[in-house]
Amino acid sequence: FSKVDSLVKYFRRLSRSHNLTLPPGPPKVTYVPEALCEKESSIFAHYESGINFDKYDDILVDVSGSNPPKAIMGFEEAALCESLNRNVSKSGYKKPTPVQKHGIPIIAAGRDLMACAQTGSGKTAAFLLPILQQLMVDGVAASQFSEIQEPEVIIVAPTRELINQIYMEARKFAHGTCVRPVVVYGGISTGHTIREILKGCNVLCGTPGRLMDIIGRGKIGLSKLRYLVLDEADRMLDMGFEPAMRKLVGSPGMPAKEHRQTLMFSATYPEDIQKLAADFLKKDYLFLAVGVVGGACSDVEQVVVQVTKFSKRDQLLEVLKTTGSERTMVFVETKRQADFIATFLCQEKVNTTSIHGDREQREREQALGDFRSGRCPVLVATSVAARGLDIKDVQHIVNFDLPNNIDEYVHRIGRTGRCGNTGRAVCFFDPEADCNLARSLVKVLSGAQQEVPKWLEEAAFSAHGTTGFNPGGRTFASTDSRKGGSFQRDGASHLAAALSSGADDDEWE
Ligand SMILES: Nc1ncnc2c1ncn2[C@@H]1O[C@H](COP(=O)(O)OP(=O)(O)OP(=O)(O)O)[C@@H](O)[C@H]1O
Repeated sequence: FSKVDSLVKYFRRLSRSHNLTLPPGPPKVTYVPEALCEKESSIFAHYESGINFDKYDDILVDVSGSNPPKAIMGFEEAALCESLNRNVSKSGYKKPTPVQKHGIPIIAAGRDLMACAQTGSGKTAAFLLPILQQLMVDGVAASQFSEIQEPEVIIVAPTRELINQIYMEARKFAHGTCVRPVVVYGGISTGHTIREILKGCNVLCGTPGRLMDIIGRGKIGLSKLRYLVLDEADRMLDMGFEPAMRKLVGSPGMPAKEHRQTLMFSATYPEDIQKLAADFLKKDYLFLAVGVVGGACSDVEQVVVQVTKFSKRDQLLEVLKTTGSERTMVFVETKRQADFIATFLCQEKVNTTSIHGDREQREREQALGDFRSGRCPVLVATSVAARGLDIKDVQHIVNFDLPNNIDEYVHRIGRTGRCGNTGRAVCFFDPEADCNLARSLVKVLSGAQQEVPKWLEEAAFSAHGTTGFNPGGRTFASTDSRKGGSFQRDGASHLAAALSSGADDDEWE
């Protein structure tokens, strides 16, 4: 990036001295988000855990790797300092979820971790709390007086909205401490981002593109880095992001994996990605599986409806009649389709907004804000909103178009049924278009004890019998890949998804 930068500067100077006019580049991004509210009521705003929160304790947990530390049973055993404890209780957390019970002591013991737990089960706090605790013990404090900031922690996530949410969580747990988190992502004025960094930065949260840009500008030094966290790790290491992640760990000054702690979190981990992830982790990393790796959240009721491509819109209206003003996310496959369906719903007098990669950052944040507040109870979204977003009271998910990858389906429906609450996901299945997902869909449904329609079973059977579609022979992990516990994935391979997702390539940062 720095080379490109200096080239651009060189050409600018050249054009000035020779009175040349350069063709206009893309417009400069000037958007600066509104300053955050500093009131405690806003920082600690949260929704209540649901009736199924205690059922988390019944989920089977498997920790593999040598000498895993003992799980904690309550936050008091995590030996958090006073300010962290206060922030945990102000956040409404009374007892840890399984991924926190196991993840917190693993991270506190200095181990590398690949953790898999169902959507909405508290993975963010599982890494933030032990990291912040260690920073508190070591007494780090952000310095405003340095031209180069040297964060102790870097957290990466695939989308702007998700990394911003992780930043808000970090800010909440670090409230009242000397630790300063900062967030960087595309679509926002770079000048503003750099000014925020220069105010002091211990925990740098970023999407890969902007993060590498800021590092390339020489504003971030990596020599003090101790924790590297990949949230939605399987996404961060698939074909789209793997080069950026390799570039990040190969950046000048980045401590080698032996000298940093690397932590990976997701609800899904295809086996090939697990194998690749091992390149980034120390040899003795621990693999934590809460429930079935890649399994759907058991608190989401899943319904599959057979449709034709021409009946989908009417069926969507039917579904939305039953949801009333309850918050509903409608997932579609392309940005054009998102605009089209959102316009259609508005014409039908359904208060709808939309989020996708072609919308400006200001519009994306406005859309999410309108959905969060309930001003627009329906959000039409592409895969940009599939992972990680934690929005209060989302009761329904509609998969208007099925994704071409079962993991994506698991993440999409996980926008509801969070933190022990229940939710419902309706999935439109068009046999003309979706048969290659039939078999993995049946697996996910039965794994979550959901009813599998007879016609879907038949579709799965014939799809399996006739296509055998498995480009690249990729596999779907059922456990830690070091144990060899995997089964062949049918027509839903990661590779296939990555290759065929051209329509929405730039949905990710
Ligand atoms: N121990 C806890 N007690 C109460 N609420 C909790 C607890 N842990 C997390 N939460 C809340 O549960 C919600 C879901 O947590 P989080 O977003 O970390 O889930 P996740 O596992 O990362 O989900 P996803 O896979 O979708 O990214 C958040 O609102 C979070 O504040």
